Amino acid sequence: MLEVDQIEKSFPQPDGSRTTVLEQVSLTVKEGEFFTLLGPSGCGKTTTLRSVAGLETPDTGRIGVAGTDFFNSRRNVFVPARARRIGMVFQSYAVWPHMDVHDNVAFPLKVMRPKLRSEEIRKKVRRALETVHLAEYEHRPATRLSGGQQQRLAMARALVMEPRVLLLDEPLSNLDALLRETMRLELRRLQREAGITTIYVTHDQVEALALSDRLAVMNRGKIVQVDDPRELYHRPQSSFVAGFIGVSNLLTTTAKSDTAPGEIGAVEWRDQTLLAVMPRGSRQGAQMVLSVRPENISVTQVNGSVPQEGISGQSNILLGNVAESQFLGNLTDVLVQAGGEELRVYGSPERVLSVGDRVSMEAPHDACLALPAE
Ligand SMILES: Nc1ncnc2c1ncn2[C@@H]1O[C@H](COP(=O)(O)OP(=O)(O)OP(=O)(O)O)[C@@H](O)[C@H]1O
Repeated sequence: MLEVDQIEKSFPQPDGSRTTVLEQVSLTVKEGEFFTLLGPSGCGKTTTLRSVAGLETPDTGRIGVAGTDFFNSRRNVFVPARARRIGMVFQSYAVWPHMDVHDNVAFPLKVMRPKLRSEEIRKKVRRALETVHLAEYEHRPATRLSGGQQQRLAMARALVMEPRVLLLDEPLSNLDALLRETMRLELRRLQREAGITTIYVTHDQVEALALSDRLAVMNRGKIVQVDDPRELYHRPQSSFVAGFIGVSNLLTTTAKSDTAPGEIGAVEWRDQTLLAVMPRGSRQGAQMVLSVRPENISVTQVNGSVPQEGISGQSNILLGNVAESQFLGNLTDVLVQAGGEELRVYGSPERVLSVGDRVSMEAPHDACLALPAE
């Protein structure tokens, strides 16, 4: 539906040079899909979104919706923002304070050419306000709405134009934590009901996982992985993604043999041989980062006989000492000192572990991912 094909963008610097902020950014968003751009501050998410909106002109590449080019550097096409029929909601959703709710939503329709009949405007505003559950506030001054309601008003203002694509840039980040969570569910419901193709920008990985059909992780102006939330979480393709999405223990290791991608292979970590799922192009001697999630490690206090470290059956076993242990209600968050590094492990809430306890950690081989070192 929406295609971004190899866009590049650089900005001039005060010293006269240029910095590249987007490098070969390509993505395809399907009809009705909720697609998220996720990445650390400054990685190029907003520049990508603004390029789709027509507020920024890439240096090269192509952007199109449903087969129509909005931007094409080779054919010299640039469709201005107002002609793209794209709805936008930004972090500072800035409702117009001197207008009531109805007029805020009606405004984009009133400036449309050819002019709409006032009856038609009223009908469209009513429908948009019903979609965001604000119909009963139609005549209230916009400034007398709560933060969450103002957010929904901004959504109504974007939806009233019946846009082909909706762009949302950190629309929840001005809300407090509790409201943010409620609005997150609300936003997804709204998007699903309206069936509208959406691109969402955030640096909050929880928000991204919760909302998205698929997401693109960006780093330093490049898209590093595009997948659905489960795949991204369980099968990160780089240590950057493993570290950015959720919590991962990342250990620097060396491949002990050539292994086909997706197969279990051996790596060496501090004199221990461990087994892990290997990535593409893992050659003997290559540096690899072994990534393992805290919830995939089970931790047991060592009493009496000490288990052997290394490979055991279907698991890797390491020994260590508890450096910190915090009871969090549904789990115990444990830091274990092992081989000069600290590993994070989520233990059962019933198991009481104290600082200094000798423990063994066990992780199944298929939950240990070897990733290319960056
Ligand atoms: N008009 C501009 N002139 C110069 N540099 C710019 C301009 N706009 C953005 N940049 C730079 O481009 C890079 C990418 O910015 P962008 O706003 O796209 O990042 P982002 O991922 O959305 O970050 P954030 O989450 O902080 O909003 C940053 O280094 C930023 O400083």
